[in-house]
Amino acid sequence: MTKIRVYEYAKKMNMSSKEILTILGRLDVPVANHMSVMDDDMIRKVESFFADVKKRAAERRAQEAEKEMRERQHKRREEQPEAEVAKAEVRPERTADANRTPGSRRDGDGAGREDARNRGRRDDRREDSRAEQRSDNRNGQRDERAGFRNDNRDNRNRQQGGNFGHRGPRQADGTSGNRPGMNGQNSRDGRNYGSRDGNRDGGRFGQSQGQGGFGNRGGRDNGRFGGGQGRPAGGQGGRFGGQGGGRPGGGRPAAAAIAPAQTKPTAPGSLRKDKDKKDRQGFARHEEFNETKLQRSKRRANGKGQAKPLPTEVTVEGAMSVGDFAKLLQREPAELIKRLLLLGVMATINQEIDTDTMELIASDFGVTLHVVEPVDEEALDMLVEEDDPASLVPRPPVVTIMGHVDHGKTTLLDAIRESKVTATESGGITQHIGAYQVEIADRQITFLDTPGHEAFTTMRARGAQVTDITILVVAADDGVMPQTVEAINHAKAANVPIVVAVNKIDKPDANPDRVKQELTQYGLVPEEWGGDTIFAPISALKRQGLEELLEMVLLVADVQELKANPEGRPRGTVIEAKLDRGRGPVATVLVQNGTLKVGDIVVAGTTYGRVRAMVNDTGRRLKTAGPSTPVEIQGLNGVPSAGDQFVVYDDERGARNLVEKRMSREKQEQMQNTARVTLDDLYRQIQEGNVAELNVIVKADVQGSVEALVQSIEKIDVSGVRVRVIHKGAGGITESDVALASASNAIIIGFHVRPDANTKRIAEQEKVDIRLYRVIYDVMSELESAMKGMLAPEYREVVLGHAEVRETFNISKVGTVAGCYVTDGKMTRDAEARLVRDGIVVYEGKLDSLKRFKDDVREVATGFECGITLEKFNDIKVGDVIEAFTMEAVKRA
Ligand SMILES: Nc1nc2c(ncn2[C@@H]2O[C@H](COP(=O)(O)OP(=O)(O)OP(=O)(O)O)[C@@H](O)[C@H]2O)c(=O)[nH]1
Repeated sequence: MTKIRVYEYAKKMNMSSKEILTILGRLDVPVANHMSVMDDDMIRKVESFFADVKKRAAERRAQEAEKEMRERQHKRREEQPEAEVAKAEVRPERTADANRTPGSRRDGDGAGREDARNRGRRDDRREDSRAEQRSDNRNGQRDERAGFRNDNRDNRNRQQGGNFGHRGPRQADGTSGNRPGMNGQNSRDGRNYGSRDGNRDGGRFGQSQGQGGFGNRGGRDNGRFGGGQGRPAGGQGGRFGGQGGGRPGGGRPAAAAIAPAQTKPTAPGSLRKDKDKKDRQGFARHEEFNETKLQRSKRRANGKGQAKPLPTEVTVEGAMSVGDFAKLLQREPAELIKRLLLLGVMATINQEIDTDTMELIASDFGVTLHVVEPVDEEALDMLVEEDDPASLVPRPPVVTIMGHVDHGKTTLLDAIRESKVTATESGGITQHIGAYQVEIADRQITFLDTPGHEAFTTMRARGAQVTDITILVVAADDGVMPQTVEAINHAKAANVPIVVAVNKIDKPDANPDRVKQELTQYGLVPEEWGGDTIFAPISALKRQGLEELLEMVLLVADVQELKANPEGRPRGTVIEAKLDRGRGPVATVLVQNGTLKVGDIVVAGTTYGRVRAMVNDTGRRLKTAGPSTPVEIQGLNGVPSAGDQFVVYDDERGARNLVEKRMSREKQEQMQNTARVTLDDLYRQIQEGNVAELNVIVKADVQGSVEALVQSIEKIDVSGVRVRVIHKGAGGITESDVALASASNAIIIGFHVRPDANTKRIAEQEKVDIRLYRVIYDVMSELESAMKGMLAPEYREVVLGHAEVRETFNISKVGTVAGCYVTDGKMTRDAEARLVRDGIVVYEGKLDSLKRFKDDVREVATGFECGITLEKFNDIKVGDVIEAFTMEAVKRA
């Protein structure tokens, strides 16, 4: 059974995770986020969706092609009777000419004409060439030979002549009623008149050519030769005919052509028709002109006077600009832009088009488009996807430790490290590289050294998944605390199994059963109570129960069947990186597949380089590092970011190219606004099919409010979208909330709580929507309205600034005066204000007075001190933050 994460699959398909998530959403396949695992069934569903899309596109193309063909036929049919009319109109005039060439008229034969027309339509080209041949010779057989000679001598002339004479036959037939049989074919080309007449009377050759040229709708169709109006076309037709047939004397036919052309306007009732005809001629001429221009430019480019065949197959790596794609197809960009317009896409020459659009255009031109994955995706995917199951061997689990503050994470990490690492690596000097390995019962476990969830969320936000198992540390004397819950939610969101380490059991007030009891509320039920979560009682301080804990970790690892191919292409994730003064950029990487060797060329994020040296956590220099081994590498040309994936490249040039490509892509992405869910555009995104499930993080001042909010939010019932609370908690909005929201594309709802300045900044950077409320009803109505597309907040709060309370003074009759320092923005006298204590809003009202020294002032800017009193509120404490804000009318987009 194939298991692939959404983002990996997206990469494989050269799409974004969001697109895959959207498709899965549309297919009603439940999926949490880009880290979710896709099974065979899901992949099958997505693939059949793609197949459907392709099928529909092909059907549409077929319909369009059919429509185009019908239109063309219709146009042709329209032109044909007119051609007949025009012939009839010019016949008297041409008769005058014909009088001078009696032979041609005398030989007129209706059946022959019909025959000629039919055959001519069947194969113009063949007839053109035959016509040329015959123009030189009396004898048909000999003509052909001569014609071939001509062909060989001058391909160009042949082509021009051929093109030119293209439509000649109809006039030829209609007007002169030329000789059947042989002329039936010859008459396809205006020049045939010349040849025919030449057969009878060499002196009339020129005139006849002129007729042929004139009679010519070919002039219209082949308007690129300057024709299109019959007359000049006739002239040129004669000339080209002369060339093609190897006969000079174009001048005369041109003159002869003028006469009939002049007669045209005099034909009764022909004026309007002439105009229509001209319009159509103009259009056809334009089309032909483009085609010729293209052919010519190709001939020029070719330099051999022969058009290089247009490509029938092209290969692309991904989206490219219209101009570049036109170059690839060897077509004019204007042609592509026109086709795009027909597809309903307005594009400029520099605009990028995706591979689907390219495929449609290519098929329009009869070109097969091959889309190959860009090198980097290919390289990264190859590691995940293409390892032969037989080559996979078990690998050590990678473990992260999480838990509430002071519950003993660091002590546990140190305890494991000291008891296991230094003991096994004789003489090794433990050094901090961000991760380490311990050995237990001849098996290895890799620990990520960063306690807490920072690394976890940063990596998840970057689409990297390094953790296989999480140890949740809960102090037995303290029980489940807010960060414990947060850790559970992080692990759950990333689908990482949890092993609970009930710590501090050495303490007299330790109550492990209470911890178990509390954790059941979060779905962590101990095995002895019928659940499937492993609980290990430990004392990190006293080094008790560590061995058992590690054995449990191995047990969970066994269930997970963690495997990798040590022979595969080395790839992995950057755990942390820094710039070392002496050694340059150093990065701790976790090898996740293959075996990394000294000398390998590595690409990590937007950096690359040859691995100069590798050191493990005990300070030992390594030559190779297999799966799940954390090593510090030197040799990169820059400092990559934690969470960047690395891959080994075969050659340096490829690595450099990839990095350059990534850098420019990164730049482009920075320029585009990252699309995140915000309440304001929620409805639009629902309509576009981007959101089927709205992830929400709920933070409130007290637990009671949290529960009340969550219950109400979960009850919101709007068809097409479901609200899912992925994390909730009492307390201020923290950076960790923002990180989780960013990784899970969630919005944060704050009730009587505020984010601190740093959190706010990060939220802005990450484009995480934080919504702050004071009334539960507002939360409900705004969420519901947003989901129904009716969100219309007319007023939006605009924060003016923050002031920190540094001193308080109690003044009788006035109350508590807060001696403040404006840390950012400004305080204004008429602003509304809220008092925030440890992230919780304790007061909301108005500023009562704002003073600088003893004077009332209208506003105080950043960096200045001031005295503030709040309306009807005196419980101000040092360390509180006063936030000044106003309500502004906001126009909704
Ligand atoms: N009695 C007892 N004390 C412990 C035990 N484990 C940790 N402690 C103590 O608990 C306190 C906090 O431990 P840390 O390891 O710093 O906790 P932490 O979770 O890493 O804390 P932060 O890094 O602040 O998140 C320290 O004083 C430890 O000595 C234990 O098993 N028994």
